[in-house]
Amino acid sequence: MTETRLRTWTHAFGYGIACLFIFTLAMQNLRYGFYELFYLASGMAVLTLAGAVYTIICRRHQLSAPGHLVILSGLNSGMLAALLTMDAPGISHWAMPLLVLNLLILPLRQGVGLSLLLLVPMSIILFLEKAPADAIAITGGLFILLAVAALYIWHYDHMAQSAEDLAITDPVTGAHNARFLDETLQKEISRAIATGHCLSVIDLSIDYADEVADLHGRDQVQGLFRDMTEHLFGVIRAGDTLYTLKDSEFFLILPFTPEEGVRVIAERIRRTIAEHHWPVVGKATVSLGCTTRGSGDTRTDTLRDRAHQAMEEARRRGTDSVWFSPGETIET
Ligand SMILES: Nc1nc2c(ncn2[C@@H]2O[C@H](COP(=O)(O)OP(=O)(O)OP(=O)(O)O)[C@@H](O)[C@H]2O)c(=O)[nH]1
Repeated sequence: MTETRLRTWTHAFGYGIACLFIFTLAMQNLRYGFYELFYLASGMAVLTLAGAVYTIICRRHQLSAPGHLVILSGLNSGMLAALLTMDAPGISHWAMPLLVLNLLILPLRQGVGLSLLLLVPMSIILFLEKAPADAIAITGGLFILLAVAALYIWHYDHMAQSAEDLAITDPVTGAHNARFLDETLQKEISRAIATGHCLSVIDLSIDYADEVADLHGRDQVQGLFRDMTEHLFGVIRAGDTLYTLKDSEFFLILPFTPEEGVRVIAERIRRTIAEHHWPVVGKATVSLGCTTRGSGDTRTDTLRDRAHQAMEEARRRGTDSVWFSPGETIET
């Protein structure tokens, strides 16, 4: 299940339960003749229902739907207005579902901010109107509920972020993995087509990696991959991205980089790696295949294959070298 779909279900469920709860409150107040509370609860039930409908309408944009803030601000303001104008015992407890709804539906900071905007004036009203012991018990309970819910949401967000990072990161080098490469490259190709900017890529392979592994062992080679990743991150500029492929191969996406640029950076990478002293193995060299997107290149595999073939050509030409393969240009 995608994050967007999960959020849609959670939001719709949250609004649904809140609507049912508030509607029941409204009916009870109608039954006992508390008409002010009945109108308040009915208004809140309508707003929560509107929230559920809005969730379903905007199901494709759940992660950034701005209407939730408007709906929840309405609910919170209604609650505060009721506290200020009505003299109804127990109404402060209505804030509980509202706090949970704020944190469940809004991004953490917005949820906490909106909840505090409700809780702080509410605490002042309670301290002015009620006995100190009662006011402390109610506000204390509400603040504890807010803190626990906020902690839980923070923990969930943190876990979700860690899981996402793990899914796109190579466990050995810490660079992005091949799975994420295709996703990013496709986005960069679409961006280059839309803006007309140059896009270049580099396929980089460590020369004689198998021989190095036989000589020093698999663990030492993995150490070399890690050191080389760190080195590459130090050479490339912000906006470039680095990926670890299988078999001691790396891949670089260089947005806004023309043919002359990719030749410069590839040669710089080759030279700095050859000149560097690597722990355990001492010297290491790499072969680099580069290419720039031509107007006919719209697919990731075209660019990846061409860069890979260019890398093999560099290797055939004696390793420790760079080979550039031009992109295909379609005349319009
Ligand atoms: N994507 C990318 N391109 C680079 C990088 N370094 C150099 N280039 C390309 O090579 C060209 C010449 O780079 P340099 O020789 O460093 O000259 P420069 O004038 O300092 O380049 P700028 O970084 O554009 O200021 C740049 O305009 C880029 O197109 C890099 O780290 N990443």
